Amino acid sequence: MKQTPGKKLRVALLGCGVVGSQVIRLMREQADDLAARVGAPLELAGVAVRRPGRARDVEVDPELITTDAEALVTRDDVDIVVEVIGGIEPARSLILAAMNSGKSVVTANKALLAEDGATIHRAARDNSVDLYFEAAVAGAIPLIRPLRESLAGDHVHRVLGIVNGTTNYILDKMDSSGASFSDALEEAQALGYAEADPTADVEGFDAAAKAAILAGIAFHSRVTAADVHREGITEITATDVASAKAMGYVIKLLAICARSEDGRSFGVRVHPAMIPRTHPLAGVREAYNAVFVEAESAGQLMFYGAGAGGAPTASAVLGDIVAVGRNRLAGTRGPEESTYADLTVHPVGETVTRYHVSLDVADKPGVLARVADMFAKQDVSIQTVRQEGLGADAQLVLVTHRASDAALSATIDSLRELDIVRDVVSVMRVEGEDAS
Ligand SMILES: NC(=O)C1=CN([C@@H]2O[C@H](COP(=O)(O)OP(=O)(O)OC[C@H]3O[C@@H](n4cnc5c(N)ncnc54)[C@H](OP(=O)(O)O)[C@@H]3O)[C@@H](O)[C@H]2O)C=CC1
Ligand SMILES: N[C@@H](CC=O)C(=O)O
Repeated sequence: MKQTPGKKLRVALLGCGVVGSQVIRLMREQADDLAARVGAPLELAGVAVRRPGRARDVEVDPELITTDAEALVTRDDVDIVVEVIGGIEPARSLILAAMNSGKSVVTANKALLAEDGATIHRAARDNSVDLYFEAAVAGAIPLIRPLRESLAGDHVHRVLGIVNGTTNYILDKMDSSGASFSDALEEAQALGYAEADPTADVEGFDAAAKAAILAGIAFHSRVTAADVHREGITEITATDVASAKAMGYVIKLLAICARSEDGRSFGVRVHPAMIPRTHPLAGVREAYNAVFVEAESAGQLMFYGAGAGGAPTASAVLGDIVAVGRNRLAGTRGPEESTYADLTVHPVGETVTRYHVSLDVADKPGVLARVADMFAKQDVSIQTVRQEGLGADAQLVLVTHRASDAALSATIDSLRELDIVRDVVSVMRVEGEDAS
């Protein structure tokens, strides 16, 4: 691209941790290429951090470091603000202050966008500045732009994905080496995949935030994290993983955004699910992410790559900085939806899928018939049933045909009332058998 003589674009970076340090490194190492792509050199105007004396993964000119992030984002010589602090505050106030003083913003902050994206999007519109957030979902994988731009002329039916690297790493380790949950989590933390508080990963909050963002874009609607049904992976045991494996399944934490059949509503949920080992998502190993999109005309699309880690996430941030830089030089703004579809988010009870149910039962005649009767009473059809173990170890393992979450929950409640059911050992959704 031809460079604008004398023009520089000044970037204020908020945060210099796992992601921020890699943004600085790449801006420095690729300065000439970036200048050519944007049309003007990018220059670091300042770096706001919390603990200025801390050792960092990248060398930063001490003159650039500040703890006064607010002063940095409102400075007249700053064009673009990159927020990689994370969390709700002070990130939200800083982004709003930046936009109110005319800066375009790039952020990787899924927690904030899922909690209060409406406020941030409105501020971008009101101030005629850009808001780009490719890194907020699935790290390095280009996903926001394909959904927001490339598929803008299509009708998305379903988005099904592995969007949290930490939990995929943990479940993959449990599956491949029989590791315990806590050992696998420790490894994921040491590799820098986990959030500062791993609860956000293992309890599904991080994936739920990403699911809210994806559903909002895919279905042109306002969706917040509170709209997402969320279950984490802390209850998954080595036994669950081994028994899924024995049946030809693998357990993954999935984010699922799906339109109802009449197209007027959609559901958004995050939970562990069994998927057949032949499904493309089953081959997504370690901390990788992958997202399956099903659209009316495009059909099935799959996006795959590194969903976490400093350099991969910084790659997505840099892509956004280039896009924002080009827009600023051209005096334009990127795509932003100004009106929203009138779709509602339906409750998880209306979800229709298949279930794997494992029960500890008394080992005596008539047990199978009584259990089957409870399923029949709720109109839940059983596809397969298997008895394992004998006497005190007797278990029934059932897989249902497609049924609603509400019907399955009612079935489980009634099974708990039966004297012959000693324990409901596990109930897990089975997904992905309809993907070719
Ligand atoms: N890590 C990853 O793989 C991915 C992260 N993300 C998102 O990117 C963002 C950043 O994540 P990550 O780099 O891992 O986080 P880190 O915790 O590694 O870094 C956070 C940075 O923010 C700084 N900071 C914290 N509070 C303040 C404050 N009040 N004022 C100024 N600076 C502050 C910290 O300063 P100090 O260093 O002095 O403590 C630190 O440099 C988050 O939104 C995260 O969800 C998205 C995709 C992947
Ligand atoms: N903790 C997150 C980081 C990226 O968003 C993950 O593990 O995916």
